[in-house]
Amino acid sequence: MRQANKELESILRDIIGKRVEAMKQGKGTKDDLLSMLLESNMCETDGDGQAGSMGMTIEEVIDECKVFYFAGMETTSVLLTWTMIVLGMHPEWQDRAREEVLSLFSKDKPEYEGLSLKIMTMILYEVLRLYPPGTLLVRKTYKEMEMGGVTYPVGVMIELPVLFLHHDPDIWGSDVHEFRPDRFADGISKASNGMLAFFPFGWGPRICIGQNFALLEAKMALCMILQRFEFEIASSYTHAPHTVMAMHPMHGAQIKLKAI
Ligand code: HEM
Repeated sequence: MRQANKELESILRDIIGKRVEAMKQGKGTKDDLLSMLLESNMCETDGDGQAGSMGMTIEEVIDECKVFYFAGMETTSVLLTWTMIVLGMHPEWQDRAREEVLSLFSKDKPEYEGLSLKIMTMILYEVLRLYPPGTLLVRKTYKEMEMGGVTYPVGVMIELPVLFLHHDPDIWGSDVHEFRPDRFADGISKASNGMLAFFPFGWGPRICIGQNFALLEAKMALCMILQRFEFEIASSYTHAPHTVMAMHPMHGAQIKLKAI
């Protein structure tokens, strides 16, 4: 793990160094997140990666790159994987999602404006409820603090078991383990009986900064898949949700696609 981290940091340092150099020489910057971060940071530093009052050091820029990569890539990819699995298991919802997509975009490229997609949003929420990529949120007390009548000293790890909350029948009802996207038809609050219990993207000041982007990416990809394919779960698929960082299907996702 240490070796992999060292290698990753060296690759990132190289990419960032080249990009900073190009920017200093006034060469056209790329239209991506790293350039935006570096451009805004250059206004706050002396341009050599020495942080001013607001700027970030190169080490901090490297950390940001790592966080965006790890927080953004695998989470969104497993969301798409689970969605394909459940839509493969529930052809009636696959049909409803496809009808919605075709009625809005036909077989044309999906447009950002139309991407609110009610049925697909309900499906994605239900997938995030059943298979949240992040199954646990962790915090550490940085000072003595009281919560729920208990006083915790400094350095206590507190875990919020997202997976348990998402599968609690007292919150979601006796059909809690079933895939029922229509529970989200009137929004998240109605689905969770007015309780704060849906945490796929966390909550509070550290809530996922990429949540809208992730849903947009997932919707865009699903639209394009549904426009082109019908799909079903292959007989070799074994359902075994398994957490290694994010929650994965342990034995992969064997899905049969048929072009339409
Ligand atoms: C389905 C996709 C995603 C899921 C389920 C997800 C989930 C989460 C969760 C649960 C947190 C909070 C962690 C905590 O409170 O300890 C988080 C934070 C974060 N996410 Fe996401 N995420 C997703 C996609 C993305 C994408 C696409 C990006 C970037 C483009 C992203 C960037 C971040 C960042 C930077 C943080 C840290 C925010 C902070 O600490 O202030 N995430 N994400």
